[in-house]
Amino acid sequence: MTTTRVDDVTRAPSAEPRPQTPGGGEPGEPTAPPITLRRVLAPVSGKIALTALAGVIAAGFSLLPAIAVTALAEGAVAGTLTPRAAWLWLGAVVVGLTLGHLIGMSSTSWAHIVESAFRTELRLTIARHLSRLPLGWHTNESSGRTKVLITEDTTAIHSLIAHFGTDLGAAVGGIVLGFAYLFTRSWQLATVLLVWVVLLLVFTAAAMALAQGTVNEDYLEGMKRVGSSTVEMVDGIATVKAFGLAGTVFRRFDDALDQYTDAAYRYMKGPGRPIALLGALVSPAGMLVPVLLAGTWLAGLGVLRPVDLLPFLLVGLGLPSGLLNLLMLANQVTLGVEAAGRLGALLSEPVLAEPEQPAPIRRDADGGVSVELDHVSFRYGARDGEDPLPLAVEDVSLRLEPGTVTAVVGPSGSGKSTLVRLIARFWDVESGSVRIGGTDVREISSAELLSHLGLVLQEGGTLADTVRANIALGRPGATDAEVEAAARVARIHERVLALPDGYDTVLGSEGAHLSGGERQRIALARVFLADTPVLLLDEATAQADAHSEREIQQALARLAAGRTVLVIAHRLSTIVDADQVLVMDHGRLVERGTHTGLLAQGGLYAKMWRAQQ
Ligand SMILES: Nc1ncnc2c1ncn2[C@@H]1O[C@H](COP(=O)(O)OP(=O)(O)OP(=O)(O)O)[C@@H](O)[C@H]1O
Repeated sequence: MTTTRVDDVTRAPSAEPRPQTPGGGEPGEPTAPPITLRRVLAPVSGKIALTALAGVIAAGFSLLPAIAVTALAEGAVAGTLTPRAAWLWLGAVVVGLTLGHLIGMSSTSWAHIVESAFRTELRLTIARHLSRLPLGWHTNESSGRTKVLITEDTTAIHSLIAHFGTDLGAAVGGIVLGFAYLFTRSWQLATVLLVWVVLLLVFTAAAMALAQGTVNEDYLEGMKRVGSSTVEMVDGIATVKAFGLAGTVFRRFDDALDQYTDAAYRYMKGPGRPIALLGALVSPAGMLVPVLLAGTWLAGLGVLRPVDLLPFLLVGLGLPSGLLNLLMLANQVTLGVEAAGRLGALLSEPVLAEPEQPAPIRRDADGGVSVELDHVSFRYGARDGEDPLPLAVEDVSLRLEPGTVTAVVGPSGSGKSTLVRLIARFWDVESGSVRIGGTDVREISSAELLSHLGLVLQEGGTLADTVRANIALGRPGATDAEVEAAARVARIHERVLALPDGYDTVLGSEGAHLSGGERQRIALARVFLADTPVLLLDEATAQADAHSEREIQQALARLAAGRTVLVIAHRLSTIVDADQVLVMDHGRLVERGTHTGLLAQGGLYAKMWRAQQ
């Protein structure tokens, strides 16, 4: 079995891992050369060359039957054909046909084996890279785009490895060897044929260039617009309908389809015509006319024996269509180059720097783990060419003690979610440091860090799997009883039992749709089961109704014992008992204290509290 490692594709020349920012590398650091198709295919380029050679050899054998039939005909016409020679030439026909096919097929089959191993390794490389990217990258990136990369783009590269070499060798070999043979039979007719084909190609190219105009861009633009309006229609169908915008969106889809159809029609009338004409003229039927006309003319002049027309009919008619194959292969390369560009962009995304000698997270005497932020500032990465974004978190220092609940509140966009995500090292800070159990998160391995943190994010995050599997994600190998116990604490057990198959119900399947608040309670059960010393809850009760919110609060209160808990809260009534309330505004920590203390201060918290009463 052939195995091919494609890790090299991702390796930058510098051995040092690049420091992490959400928008890309640090300014001034050396950048790795762009990942091109050549680099992606480098591990298998030798094998592709071998298949191309096999294609040339197969083309040579495929020529043998025509040579043999011509020799047979010549012998028969001249009356010199002996039975032995006839059998030999017949044998050559069989050998040529058999070996031509066998070599071509074997080469393609072997290329498929090579490609399959390469694609598996490439997908693994992508998956490994995805797993090493910062969590923040995954929150920004659409899963649809990643899916296209892993499935469709690796498939575009499939054609290049599995078919390209053999097809290219066969096409080029067929044309070169075929013309070489024809030149040995009659250089005059071969020259006429060659000039005819070259003229056809030149005229087609000129006609296409004249008819081109903007039709190609319109065609591509139309295709893109149909794609984006389809996604818009399908993805946002609920919102679109709720706001009565279905007509507008369908109209956009309709317009895009019209533009696409119009461009396709103009393409067929414009550049499509010379291509169709070329296809007809270089087909074997189309080639019959120039071969017969020129052949009879040259025979009339006495420079061509009638028997010499035979190889032109057997070989010459099929040669130009090999050129069309070459055009299709060029298209495959274009698609492969685009796919490699997208894969390259993903594989160049800087990974989260892992410490060379990871430090452990220290627990206190009771097993608790503290969390500290020391003058932390952070900004999101701006897109290329744009001005840097303002700081999303600015000079924040705080300490979360084991056994306490800290609430983070503040207006929308004040930096609460960013703060929580920095603790889980979704991204690295711009300045300052985040310490868990006294150790900087950059010195802790990702696995160690995440095994100490229980995260419940705004989205809840359930997978299309059974309820049991969704909860057991918190602790793989947990028993059914442990899963149920966690669900009871998260106040979701009764609801799960009401599902069609209880804990075995696959979420998202028929009759198994949970509300936002219920999905968050599943996520909470997962965190309870994981039993981590630090809990980070981003609006964990935002989607719950008043009743379930109270239940979750009670559950949280039980869970908080001995743990370090940080909760982002929108409804201030839920956090009046918190040990510490932090108030964020424009990325800064502007107030801190207890609920009563902050109310007495009469600042932003007091204002928010009054607004909610
Ligand atoms: N991925 C991102 N890229 C760029 N800017 C971002 C990104 N995520 C958040 N921001 C910006 O960072 C700032 C802080 O956002 P954050 O989500 O932390 O606020 P928040 O207080 O949690 O808001 P909310 O209460 O509405 O959830 C905002 O100005 C926001 O627009």
